[in-house]
Amino acid sequence: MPSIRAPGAKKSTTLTVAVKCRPLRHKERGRDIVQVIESKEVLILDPDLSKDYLDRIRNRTKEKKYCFDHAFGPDSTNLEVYTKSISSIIPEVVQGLNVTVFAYGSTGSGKTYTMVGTKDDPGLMVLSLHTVFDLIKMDKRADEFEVTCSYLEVYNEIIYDLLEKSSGHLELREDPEEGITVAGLRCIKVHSAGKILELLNMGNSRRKTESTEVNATSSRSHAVLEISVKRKGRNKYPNQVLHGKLALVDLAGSERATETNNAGQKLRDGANINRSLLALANCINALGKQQKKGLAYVPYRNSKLTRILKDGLSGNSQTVMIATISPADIQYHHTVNTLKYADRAKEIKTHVQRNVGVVDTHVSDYQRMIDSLQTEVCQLKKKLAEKESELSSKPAEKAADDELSWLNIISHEISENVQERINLQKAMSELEETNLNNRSELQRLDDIISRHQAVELDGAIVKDLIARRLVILDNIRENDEAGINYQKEIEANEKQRGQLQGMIDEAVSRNGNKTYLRILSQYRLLGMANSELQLEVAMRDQVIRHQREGLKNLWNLLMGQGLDEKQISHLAVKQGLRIEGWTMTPLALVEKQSSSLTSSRPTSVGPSSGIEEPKLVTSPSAYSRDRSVDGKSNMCFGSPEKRDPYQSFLDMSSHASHGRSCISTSSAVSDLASGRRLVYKHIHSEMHIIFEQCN
Ligand SMILES: Nc1ncnc2c1ncn2[C@@H]1O[C@H](COP(=O)(O)OP(=O)(O)OP(=O)(O)O)[C@@H](O)[C@H]1O
Repeated sequence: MPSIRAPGAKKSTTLTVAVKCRPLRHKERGRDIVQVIESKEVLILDPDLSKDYLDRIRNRTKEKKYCFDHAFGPDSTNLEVYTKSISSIIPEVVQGLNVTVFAYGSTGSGKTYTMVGTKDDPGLMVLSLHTVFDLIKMDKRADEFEVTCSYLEVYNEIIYDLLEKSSGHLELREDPEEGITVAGLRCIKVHSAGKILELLNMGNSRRKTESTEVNATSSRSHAVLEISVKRKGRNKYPNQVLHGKLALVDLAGSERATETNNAGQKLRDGANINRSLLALANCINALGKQQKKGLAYVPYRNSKLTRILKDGLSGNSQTVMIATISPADIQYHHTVNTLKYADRAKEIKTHVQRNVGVVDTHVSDYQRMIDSLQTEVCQLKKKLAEKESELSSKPAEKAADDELSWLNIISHEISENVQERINLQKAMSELEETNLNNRSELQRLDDIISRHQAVELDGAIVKDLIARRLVILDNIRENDEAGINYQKEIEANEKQRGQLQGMIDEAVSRNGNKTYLRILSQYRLLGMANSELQLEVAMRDQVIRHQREGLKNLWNLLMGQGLDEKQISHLAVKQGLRIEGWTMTPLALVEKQSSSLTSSRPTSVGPSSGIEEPKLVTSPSAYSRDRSVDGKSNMCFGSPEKRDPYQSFLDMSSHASHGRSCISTSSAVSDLASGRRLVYKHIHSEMHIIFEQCN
């Protein structure tokens, strides 16, 4: 039986922002300029002591004051930070919700100390893991739990698995159902907090750290520890799985090259760290602005870090930002900078929704298939690398080795180039979509303005609408500018692709030997893996986006027509559909209600009938209804009083069972699976050629 899923309740919530000031260190001979007032306010004094009383009352000092959800002074322990700002949301993870905690601050401000901690003062990672396992212990009798753990780092814009001894480069994948995932990342099953802490320590020992002028063990990478908790009822709802995730993020510190005296590789690390943090700061800015300006574009795609943190910043996650600061006067600019972003982050809204899965969904089967294929591709790549290093250890092949390593570099650059192009093109299309929505809102506003101008006497509504119009025009202009920049990046990317291709062509024309054939095959394999990725992303995005749109429209139609849950269930059963996420089974409902339904066919619907407004407001139709100033519904399916809701549903579902289905996922999955098989076949034949050539 095809199935549809009822929309789960979404709760909007703002980011919780806490500030933690570390103690002044002995070697910092400066002055303490940070004061925490009543556990909420942070006062930063002017570092210039020569400013006198007069300067202060004339507002000529650089003194600044901010207010946050929580503020902790130098005497506060990690346990205090945990208890007051995080402990209340950690239990949500065991109930199928996502939680993200990240530490943000300049280098040496105490991020790692806060997240990881010490033996005497365990950090937030350690404390939250203990809570998760304590909660699982309490509910173990009634429910089954599966806990897995992954730990990654983003170093120089490359993702590494910290739970792998010698991890290769990992790629990000965008899954319309799961959000951003990392292909090939190890997820280890764990049964206790102790085991995770063991993995955490192992991962931390592999993390890239360096001694800088500012911090002796400065983290050079951004680290993300993710704990996934799947919960299945033993007796009640055995088909339902709640899937909560806890992401704990320790960012690398921002720094200025002039302050750290770094050069060479260290300088490059710093530039990449700053690039990611700048991208994060830009996203925080845009998201803060979005609360006031509506459809502003958020440039998540500008770094791997922001793509990984996307859900935590605006999606389905309850998020806590811990801004860490140093009390030293010489850190004044860094401190104010951190607090400025933390202040903006207070505006950010996320939309939390319980992740409820069904054990036998087709999509999850499909997801597993992709995951195992991705792992297989990673393993094959690893085998190839091993084989090549075996070959390169033979002295007779020294000349070939040089060529080999040259081509390895080229292969890697090609892979990066293709990834970047996919990313840029997706960014462009997201920008275009945002602007398309902006333009259609503009058009609607223009219509409403002209209608109101004709009838309104004092013009107050028109004034508001015109102000909104200006904001949208502003958004469009900013997005267009961003689009021009992306276009330039695409051109640069294409130029680089041409250069790489030219280098390969030249090498091939000079060498017709066996080594080159082998290496070229390897390059082709990489190319195939990339096209597979492209195809996968494009197909999954497109099919699932259509499905989602269709479903949203369907829900809007049904609920907007005034049907209640029972009536929808009844009709769904008649059409041979199963609705996931509702507690009453449709069959039981039909039996219970078959007689009453015929007589309870609604004669009047809409607000007066006491039927709740639908919660989904994301489709354009619902959006326009939500915002229409004249109070009339703008739904594209017609007004409730004009159409028979039963007939509408029957029309819709019969449309769904013909043509392009917007209800059943099975046809999309089979589309996807056949595309997938095709690619898989190609990869197999490609591998065959490679091994033949190798032997
Ligand atoms: N609350 C605290 N109590 C005592 N010492 C602290 C505290 N916070 C930080 N420190 C000390 O300050 C130093 C820098 O802290 P830490 O390494 O956590 O900074 P960071 O922000 O992670 O730096 P980077 O970004 O360079 O990795 C360390 O020696 C740490 O032990």
